[in-house]
Amino acid sequence: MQKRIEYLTNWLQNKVKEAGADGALVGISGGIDSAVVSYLIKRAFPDHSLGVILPINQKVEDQDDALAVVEGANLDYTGIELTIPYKETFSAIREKLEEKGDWNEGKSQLGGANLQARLRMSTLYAVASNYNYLVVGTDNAAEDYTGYFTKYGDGGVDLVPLIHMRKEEVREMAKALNVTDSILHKKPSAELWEGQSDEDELGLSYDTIDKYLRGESISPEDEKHLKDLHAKTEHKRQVPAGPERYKGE
Ligand SMILES: Nc1ncnc2c1ncn2[C@@H]1O[C@H](COP(=O)(O)OP(=O)(O)OC[C@H]2O[C@@H]([n+]3cccc(C(=O)O)c3)[C@H](O)[C@@H]2O)[C@@H](O)[C@H]1O
Ligand SMILES: Nc1ncnc2c1ncn2[C@@H]1O[C@H](COP(=O)(O)OP(=O)(O)OP(=O)(O)O)[C@@H](O)[C@H]1O
Ligand SMILES: [Mg+2]
Repeated sequence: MQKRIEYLTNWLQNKVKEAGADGALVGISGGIDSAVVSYLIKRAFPDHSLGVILPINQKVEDQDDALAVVEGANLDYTGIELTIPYKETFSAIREKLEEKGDWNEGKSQLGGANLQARLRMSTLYAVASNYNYLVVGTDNAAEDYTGYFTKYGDGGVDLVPLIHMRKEEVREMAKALNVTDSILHKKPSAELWEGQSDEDELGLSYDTIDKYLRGESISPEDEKHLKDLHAKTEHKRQVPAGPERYKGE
């Protein structure tokens, strides 16, 4: 695992250098994926890395875990003081849309949840441009395969170091990096609404997804479900579709 950590550290350094950027930042949720990325960017850019903590509906324990990450990684951080205006911004957008009848709680619930991820993305880019840093994403192989991320939200980033790592490998790397126990044993959640759980929403456990990604067989129902999720989210892994160039007059 130490060699893989070195490999990703060097890769991050090369990509940032190629881009002519000065360093890297990541949004920190208190979950395991962003914890691993936090430690990696600190290793890659000891004096030019930043964690951005942007709670919206976050539980206090998760905020504490986000703070434990910056402390453990000895990473500079910002953002946490934005909590209140952030919530207000989200509510203001929702209220205005409601007034116009463009927000129906039933229909817009997921869209509204995704708005949180997109507000975070906009904020991360605002901070990144201030420091000339790249925005590092946290998507792993299981999330990428299933499309379990918000298009242009947490999916809207510059670099994705964990993209080939199954969830089990992210956990292994987190242990090797000495990520705190409470994060290692936490149930994965996007925290877009209360009680949200990745595995409940996906209808599959990460163990099952990882097994499939290892090339092992899973139940036919689970395999079909996974392939359906993958096909339905193909658009998220591509650049936006355009038509063939028009060749007529
Ligand atoms: N075929 C197609 N070609 C081009 N575009 C297509 C399309 N189908 C939908 N779309 C567009 O994509 C949109 C749907 O995609 P999107 O907006 O992403 O929304 P959607 O995939 O519906 O929801 C995002 C999922 O990711 C989860 N998530 C989000 C954020 C963080 C995490 C986490 O793990 O922390 C998880 C979230 O809980 C939810 O299950 C549609 O509204 C439409 O605009
Ligand atoms: N409160 C937050 N502040 C800053 N960034 C956040 C916050 N919540 C989510 N994010 C960003 O969105 C990413 C996607 O969330 P996701 O839940 O997939 O990862 P995680 O929380 O690090 O790990 P897990 O999937 O195990 O919960 C996070 O890794 C983080 O970069
Ligand atoms: Mg999470």
